[in-house]
Amino acid sequence: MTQLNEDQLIKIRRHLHQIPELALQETETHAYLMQVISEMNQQYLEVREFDELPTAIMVLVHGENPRRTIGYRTDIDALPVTEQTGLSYQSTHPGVMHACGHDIHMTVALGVLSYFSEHQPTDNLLFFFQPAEESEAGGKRAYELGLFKDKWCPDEFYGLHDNPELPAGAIGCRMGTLFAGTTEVNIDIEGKGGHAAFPQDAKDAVVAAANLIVQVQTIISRSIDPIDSGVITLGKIEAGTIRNVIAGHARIEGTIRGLTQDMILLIDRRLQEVCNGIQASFGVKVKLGLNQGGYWPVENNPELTKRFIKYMHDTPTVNFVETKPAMTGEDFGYLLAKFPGTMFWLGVDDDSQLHSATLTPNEAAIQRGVDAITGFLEYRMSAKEEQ
Ligand SMILES: CC(=O)N[C@@H](CCC[C@H](N)C(=O)O)C(=O)O
Repeated sequence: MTQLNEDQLIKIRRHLHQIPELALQETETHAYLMQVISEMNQQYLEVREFDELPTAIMVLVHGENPRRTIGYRTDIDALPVTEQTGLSYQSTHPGVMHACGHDIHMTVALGVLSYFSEHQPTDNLLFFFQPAEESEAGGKRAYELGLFKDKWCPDEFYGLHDNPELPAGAIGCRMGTLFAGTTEVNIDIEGKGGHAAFPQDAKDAVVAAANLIVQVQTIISRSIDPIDSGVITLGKIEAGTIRNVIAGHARIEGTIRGLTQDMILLIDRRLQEVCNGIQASFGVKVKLGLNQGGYWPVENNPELTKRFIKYMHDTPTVNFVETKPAMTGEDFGYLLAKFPGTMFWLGVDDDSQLHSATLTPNEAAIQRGVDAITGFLEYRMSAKEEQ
């Protein structure tokens, strides 16, 4: 196969869109990615799979005269969302959808890889197809499992996320913090179930949960400097079985976001205090689980990002947009704490938000993304560029 063209890329993206899989279960996606990669020119490629992280793939493109290894990461997992786009190529996996656009991310990575499979780069290029971005911290796992060893270790790392608010194909970026750090929140409230008619003999977990949820809303409004930013979203609650039985247990799941690690720790602490208060005032047990995993704030490296922005800004075919920090999380933040690099947005121009059941990225973004990224990588490896 020669370099993948736009029609082929769109076909690939639609196939990936039809087979979304949750974190660490991306077996069909893995097999399809391997098939597409195996059909590329293998002359410069070395492909690696991992027993310890079976859905991950790394592809090293051997450079002609390498001075460094430049990493490029794409995530490959999907979300537990039931698709409602009505597209002819919508998800064939019930209850699972590429509602965060990782199908676009993978396709762009394949497009860039296919270009360099035909045009040998000067430096080494390392493509990392990473499982488990939405949960389970695949980036951190990969690092801790020692996947980035020897020639598989990038000197610098790049990765993108699609952005429905930007025009299709636009590249968005900023110096400093691009994305928030997050902490996953799990709260179990253990009360005492009973008959609906005799609340005095029970410890109602639903009433305790309702009060907890309301009190949590005061953390951001009353404990955080209004000039700073933080978010707490409690996205899931489960309690009870039937209307006339008082629930003895409630479970709440959510996520905390902050642009700095200090902010996340402050919100973590206040949440623990609210849980302690609910425990005391309702006579229930409240168990709070906080797990940051690898979702550290995404901090762009100053030098590399300055260079990246300069290229995107100065290239007439690229629509560059300087963006604000976003409260989305990304486990690429962990990898950027280990390897210098840059994360950026790729515009996909859609009215639906990320994580919505109707997300329909504009596919024109794919080829424009491939062109912008291959152009940047060529520039980064060129003699013209300041070393
Ligand atoms: C880009 C994006 O949407 N990322 C996810 C990352 C999830 C982090 C973690 N599992 C959490 O829920 O806090 C996001 O929700 O921002």
